[in-house]
Amino acid sequence: MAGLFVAMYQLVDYSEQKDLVDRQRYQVVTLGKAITNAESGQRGYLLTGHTLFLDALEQGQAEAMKAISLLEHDLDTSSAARPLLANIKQLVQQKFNAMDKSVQVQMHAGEYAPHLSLSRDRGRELMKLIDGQLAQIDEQLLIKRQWFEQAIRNRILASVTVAILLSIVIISVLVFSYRSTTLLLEQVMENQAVAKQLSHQADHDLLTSLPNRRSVNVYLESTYEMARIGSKQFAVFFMDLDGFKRVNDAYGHDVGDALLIEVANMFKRVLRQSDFLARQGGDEFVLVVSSYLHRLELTQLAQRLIHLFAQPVVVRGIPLEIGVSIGIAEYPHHGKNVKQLLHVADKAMYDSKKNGKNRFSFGE
Ligand SMILES: Nc1nc2c(ncn2[C@@H]2O[C@H](COP(=O)(O)OP(=O)(O)OP(=O)(O)O)[C@@H](O)[C@H]2O)c(=O)[nH]1
Repeated sequence: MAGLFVAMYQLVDYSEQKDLVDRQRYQVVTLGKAITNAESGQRGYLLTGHTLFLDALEQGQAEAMKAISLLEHDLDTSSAARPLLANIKQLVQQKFNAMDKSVQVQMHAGEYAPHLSLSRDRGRELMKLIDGQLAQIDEQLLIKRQWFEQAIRNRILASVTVAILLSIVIISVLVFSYRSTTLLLEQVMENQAVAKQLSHQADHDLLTSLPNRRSVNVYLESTYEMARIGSKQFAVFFMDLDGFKRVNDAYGHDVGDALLIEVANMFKRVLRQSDFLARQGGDEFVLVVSSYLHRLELTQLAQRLIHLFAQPVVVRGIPLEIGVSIGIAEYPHHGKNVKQLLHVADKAMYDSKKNGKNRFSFGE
């Protein structure tokens, strides 16, 4: 990261330095042109005698001096071009002095006398020297410019390389943290699912997935509490299959298990959403009906449940003849608490067994 900042900083710095060199080269060209302009003004005056050319001479001289002072300001103190510039400054001054002198001579001659002044002008010789030295300065500046250009290219390359490496590192970190977070979330969700499953297993029968004996007590206690407070009624059906042992004995426990699952599903099909069905254990089921108005509704429900076994139940292709004996207890009629109600319902179920099975009885 720090490398990237350093490379970027140097990039900006080198670009500024390169611009400065370009400005200096521009001043070198300007200086050369200004001297030529001044020379043209001088020659124009010497050849024609028109004072108009003196303006061009002065302007060229002023521009040349300005370019020299800008270069003096801009060139590095350690630059090898500095001594050359000092030389050029002297030569330019000599040249301008010679120009001024030739103009003075012309003026004092009083009339147009080109042969007089031009012959004495050593300007050409000086101009050659100046041009040579200006070319040397420009050559040095060009080398400097090329160095900055190469340095800029290198820094761009370094910046891009560092940026690519940095991006790779950032992407890797992001991918790694994403994967860790995902794994963590998966772990949490898995734990939650296991906890949910364990909680479900604690309250439900593994075979039929119906609520188990523990749930029956919890459900009955809360139903009883609500009925007591709201002065409502509810009924408990105790149901025990008839002839179930025969199935186990004849076809094995596997078929017995499959029959229990099928019976649970058959019961569920004739019940309403508000009814609560649980497996009490073995071939015993408990049904709690908490929304009914008349006992007749309980009678009709018991008949429907018994009717389910009017035909043999087919399990794994085997027709199995079984039935159900039901005992019914109503709150508050048959008991003032849950234990009492269960006891009355259980006893009523035994009455049904005693009276020939596959029937229902109300508690006494
Ligand atoms: N397959 C299977 N059998 C079970 C399970 N739990 C209990 N049993 C068996 O269910 C039978 C219940 O006995 P009973 O209620 O006397 O059998 P029954 O033939 O219905 O007798 P009655 O109730 O008098 O009609 C016993 O043989 C238990 O071993 C179970 O989860 N699976």
